[in-house]
Amino acid sequence: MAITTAGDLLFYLVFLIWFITALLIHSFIKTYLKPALSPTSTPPSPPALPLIGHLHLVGKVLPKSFQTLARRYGPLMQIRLGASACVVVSNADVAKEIFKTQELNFSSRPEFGSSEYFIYRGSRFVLAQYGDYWRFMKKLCMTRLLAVPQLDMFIDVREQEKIKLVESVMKCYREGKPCHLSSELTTLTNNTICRMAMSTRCSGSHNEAKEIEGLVRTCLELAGKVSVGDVLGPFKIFDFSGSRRKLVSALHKFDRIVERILKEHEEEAIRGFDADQRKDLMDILLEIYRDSNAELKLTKKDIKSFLLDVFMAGTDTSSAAMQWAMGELLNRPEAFNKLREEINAVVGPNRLVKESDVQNLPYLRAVIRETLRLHPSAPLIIRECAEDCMFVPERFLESSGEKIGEHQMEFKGQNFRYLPFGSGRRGCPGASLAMLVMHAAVGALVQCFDWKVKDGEKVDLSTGSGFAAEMATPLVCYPIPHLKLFLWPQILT
Ligand code: HEM
Repeated sequence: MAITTAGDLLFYLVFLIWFITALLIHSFIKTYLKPALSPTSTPPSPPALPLIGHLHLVGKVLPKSFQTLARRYGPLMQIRLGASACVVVSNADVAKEIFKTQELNFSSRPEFGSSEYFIYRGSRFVLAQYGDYWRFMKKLCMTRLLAVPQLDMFIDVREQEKIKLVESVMKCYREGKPCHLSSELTTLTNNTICRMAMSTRCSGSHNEAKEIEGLVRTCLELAGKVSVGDVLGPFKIFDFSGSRRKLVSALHKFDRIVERILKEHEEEAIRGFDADQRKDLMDILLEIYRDSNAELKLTKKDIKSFLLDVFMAGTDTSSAAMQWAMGELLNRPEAFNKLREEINAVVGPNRLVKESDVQNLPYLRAVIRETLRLHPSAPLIIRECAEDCMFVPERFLESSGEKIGEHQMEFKGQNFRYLPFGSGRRGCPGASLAMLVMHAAVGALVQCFDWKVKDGEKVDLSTGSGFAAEMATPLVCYPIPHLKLFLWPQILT
């Protein structure tokens, strides 16, 4: 890069002085202050380099790198990625210690990565400290927003979105085009959450759900990039890549759309709801916003922030898990056929598999659980320790906990070998919704179509570096209708 002006020169000089000072301070701390700490007070750690810490030991897929390091340094190790230090826990016994024995101590999340640039900073449920605000929102999630009666009220929405998915796949077949299952499944989860959250319109020229899908995707990608910048410590303020500016701009766009929908919901509330009219998440949140007796005063910023959290936490995670399930099934025809046979036997050829069938489809349930075991969509569960706690790794050296028979997937988070939805009070509040959507959609795609993989025989099952540990190569394949074509109109009604 050429230095063209005196201003540029000054900037690079200041930067250089800062860099050298940081290096000197780092060496000073390392040489003179570190020996003061007791060597037994921190977990084992690989040898670190000045400034970058352990950055040279991690690859693009962070969970995989942690796994490799944990094999060498144990289930409890300390890692420093540039300016960010953390303790990585990676086996069932230590996870139990964190999520159960010391649950309260680990019920907060740190502000990490891009969080300080979020326009809803201070209102974010996902990153809230364990305290009154988080407790209030969590109770609201479990008793109303994401509780079973609320989910039941929107069963028709999920049914319609599943049918739209099947129709869209059918369209690919009719047009002889490959089907981009990754984007089809993201549209399914996004539309479902958009309609349940704020009754967005998903068709016509004003496709709010599509706009939101694009913005959430942009925010997730940019948040990842800004988070990588975290390792630069104080230097991150320079925003070398411009990602922070773009992130803030995308967040403002999201805010404008949600603000407009919020106004429409408020006008509707003033006109009054019909007795049998169902309320979406935004209606419920606005009701609490207006309630002067509510335990805690919600602001509009809290409402918009909660909705953004739900989109960011719920869309890509569920979509990625369904892509993994399809990828695994396509690579294992025996499992695919076994699932197809189960669905044929229970559902038959005259209608589409639906949510209420899932209780009679044990193999479908096993497929989804096995997928989440092998490819958890949120492989790194991030928590913050409230108080210093004594870690004594030695107590786990004689681990006898992992008995045969413990391999049952238990998604409420009490089997500490598998924690696809986290565990305890901070566990995922959207797990039930995710399970409903995933079973029905994967079931329908297997019931209705045979699949031919594009460019070769097998699906590439390597993990990408994205937030939800998606496939490295998005799943693209050719659908071939399995059910007789004359049955389609009746199946899709
Ligand atoms: C396959 C799909 C999903 C997976 C694998 C998943 C996984 C997770 C995990 C591992 C956590 C952290 C839990 C912990 O710290 O113990 C989490 C938190 C969260 N998830 Fe999910 N999730 C999924 C779908 C959803 C959906 C559909 C929604 C909403 C509709 C959602 C909303 C949230 C929220 C709001 C949090 C933060 C909870 C808190 O901090 O208290 N998730 N999820």
